[in-house]
Amino acid sequence: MTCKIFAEVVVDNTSSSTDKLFTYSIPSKYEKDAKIGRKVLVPFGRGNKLVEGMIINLINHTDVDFDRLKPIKTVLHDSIFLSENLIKLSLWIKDMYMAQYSEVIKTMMPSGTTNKVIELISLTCKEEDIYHKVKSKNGIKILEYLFKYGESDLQKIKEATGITNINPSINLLLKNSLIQIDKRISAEVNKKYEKFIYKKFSGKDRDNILGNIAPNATKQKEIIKYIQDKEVVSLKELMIDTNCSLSSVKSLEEKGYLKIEEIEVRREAITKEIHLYKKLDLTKDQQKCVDAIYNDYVENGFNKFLIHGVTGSGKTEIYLQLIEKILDMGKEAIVLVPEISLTPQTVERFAGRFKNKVAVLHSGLSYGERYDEWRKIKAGEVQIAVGARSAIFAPFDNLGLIIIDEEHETSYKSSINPKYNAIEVGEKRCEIENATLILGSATPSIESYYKAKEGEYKLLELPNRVNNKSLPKIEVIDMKTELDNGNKSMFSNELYNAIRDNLNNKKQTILFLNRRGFSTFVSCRKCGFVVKCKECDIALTYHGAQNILKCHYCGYTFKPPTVCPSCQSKYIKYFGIGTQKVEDEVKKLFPQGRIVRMDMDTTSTKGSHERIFEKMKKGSIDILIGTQMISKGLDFPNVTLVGIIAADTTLNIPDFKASERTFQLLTQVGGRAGRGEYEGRVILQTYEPDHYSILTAQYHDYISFYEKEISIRKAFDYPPFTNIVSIIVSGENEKDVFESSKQIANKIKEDIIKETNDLDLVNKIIGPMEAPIYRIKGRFRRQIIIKIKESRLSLIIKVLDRVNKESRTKNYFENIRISTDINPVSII
Ligand SMILES: Nc1ncnc2c1ncn2[C@@H]1O[C@H](COP(=O)(O)OP(=O)(O)OP(=O)(O)O)[C@@H](O)[C@H]1O
Ligand SMILES: [Zn+2]
Ligand SMILES: [Zn+2]
Repeated sequence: MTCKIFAEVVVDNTSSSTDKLFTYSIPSKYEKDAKIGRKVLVPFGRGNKLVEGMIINLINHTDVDFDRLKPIKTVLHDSIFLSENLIKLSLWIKDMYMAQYSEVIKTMMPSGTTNKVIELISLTCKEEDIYHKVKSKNGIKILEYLFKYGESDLQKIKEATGITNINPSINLLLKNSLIQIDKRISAEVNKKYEKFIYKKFSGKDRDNILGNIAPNATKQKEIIKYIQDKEVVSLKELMIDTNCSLSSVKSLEEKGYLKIEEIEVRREAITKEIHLYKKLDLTKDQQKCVDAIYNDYVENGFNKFLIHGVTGSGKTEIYLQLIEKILDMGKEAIVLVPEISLTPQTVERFAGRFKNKVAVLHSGLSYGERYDEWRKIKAGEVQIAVGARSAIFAPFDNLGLIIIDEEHETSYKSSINPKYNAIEVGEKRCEIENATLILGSATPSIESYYKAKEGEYKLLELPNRVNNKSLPKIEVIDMKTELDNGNKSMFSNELYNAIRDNLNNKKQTILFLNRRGFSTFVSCRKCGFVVKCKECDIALTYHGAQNILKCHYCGYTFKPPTVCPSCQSKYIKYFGIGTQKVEDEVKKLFPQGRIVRMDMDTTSTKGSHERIFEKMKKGSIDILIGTQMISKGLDFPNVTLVGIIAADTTLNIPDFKASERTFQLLTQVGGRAGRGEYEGRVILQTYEPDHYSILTAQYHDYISFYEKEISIRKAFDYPPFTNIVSIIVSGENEKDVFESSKQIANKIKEDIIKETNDLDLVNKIIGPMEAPIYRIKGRFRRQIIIKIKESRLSLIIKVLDRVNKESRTKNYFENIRISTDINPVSII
């Protein structure tokens, strides 16, 4: 056996120039503890400041000069550490998404757990010494501050005393042994402790003790009586119940009758009461799915499945029963759900079935709650993690199953560094850990369905709702005809009547407003014509300030028409209404209804989702108005009507995925209707009733939609036939952004030519041009887009990585940021 004696460490430092592995020697006392994935403290930089790092690799040979090699200072005995498998995964993510080591590691860990070394300065002399032994004014100031406020860090002392050049004074005080400096390690988030009181006497001693307590110490007597039949009680509870002070408890402790102890208490992420969610008898289709996946797992381990099951086909029950089987094998499972909106209902089902075996991880939790959930997983106290995107990193050591529900959802792609896609990461993680990946959706993404068709995923189909409940009937209303008939309101006659009838019948209604994307497109309200780019088949975006129409894929611009190019009508205008406006309108039309709006504005406070969700479940909402947030996952049996106000808004966002998004949304929203014993009805309002997204959604026909869409993707060379790389160059100075984006594009082209001489590839580089959102938070943004085949992707990553590094180190322009995204969910 060779002895590995060096550690390669990622240090906690976001500066890109230090984003590499640093080699440290391992002192012999740490040989056993210094494992891959462990946190360490290491001296770093010129001042040898102690910083936190993580061991990424152990090696037995290094080219680093021995006299430059520093030893690891400490291996932290922290409960936060990563498995070797997760470290392996982190390296893959770093390369794949052009991220920094420290960014990836941070993403995998609970926030706020990075340890910092702080130096605390404290007094070692008496007050009278201050004026005897010190002559300098600054020295006295520092000591006075420490005398008054106790120990403190340098920064605070500096701020409080106003001494700018403080180091000489501190050093002098140190030399004269008037102060000392202690190093302490601490993180923002820590275990939560509470004080508990233990009884230290037995029943028979009680009267004796009461006799010994001074007659006027009535509180102390009360405490003794309070605790006499208990063994332990929390201090807080005791103080509330007996209304006593801490000093009464302390004096009893001094007498030896009680003991105060600090014990860790867990923060609870699931706060509401969870009711048992009974196991259901599977339908034949469900059983087939469970058997296929389970048998394959037992036989082969790693594999990838796509369950395409219509809305209400009972996918959740499949997940639950598979998890049960996997748990029986001693394995663990991760379940990803798209957003917080889904979590209440999903958590109810998972925790309702598996009780305290479930941890939840999502952004609605506090740092402390997430830290505790994370540790529960790491310690093996739970076997199932349910959560949003980042739960893909749940630190299980014995993973058997990853389930990604509603796999078509865009929230699985991160838009901040590392810009990972949880599905791709899930695939990799399952491969590394020999687990099974299950993707599930009623409307799989085109990419996933394509992979299933190509045999990369095993495809399982559930074509029917549970117990053959019918899918809701979708009625398409052509809003152009409404206009012709003189109805200028946002509701067609059919939808108005249906809402009224539903109210009268005491059934619930969901009104959905499709409002993804920021942009306005131009369309004709008379004939439905939408102004599109001839090269890209993408709706042009209207830019009010310059009064132009623009394609955000190729940069093509032109003047907006004043009459419709197709039918010459003057009703050509920009689109866009808000949920607020819909709510006002509904309230006016149906003043007797109980109406609630659910969107970003009304759900910004903690628990607001749950509250609306509970109200809906109880039936105390008649009409729920919402955006994307209400489109998926919800299962309310009393919803019999779903109204879609304007289906076209996503259809015409300037994105090649617009049709796909529209189809998915319409199908998902429609799927909320008629899930109980009553039949459901969907009314879909549109200006383009003949668009294939709408036609296929109307007949719940995923396959036809897929076939049409994949042929377009192929013809116009979009994913999955190519990859799209988007590079955004941004900065506060418009001219610098302009110049640097040009330089960067040239650099990329030069580099490609150097590597391959492939002029074709160079021609596929679009831009730089103004990004669709040209200015965000005062920063101007220009964009470069590259379409690239899978086989060339690694080349581009290499080139971009180099250009990126170079532009940083050479500092062409100050404060210019380059942000690269591979296959972003949207290029806007
Ligand atoms: N085997 C079964 N027997 C009876 N009821 C079932 C069965 N399986 C599922 N259900 C019920 O059918 C309804 C729909 O199931 P579920 O919500 O899992 O569907 P889904 O496929 O996830 O739908 P969506 O894609 O729309 O979210 C639920 O109310 C569920 O309790
Ligand atoms: Zn027209
Ligand atoms: Zn174009």
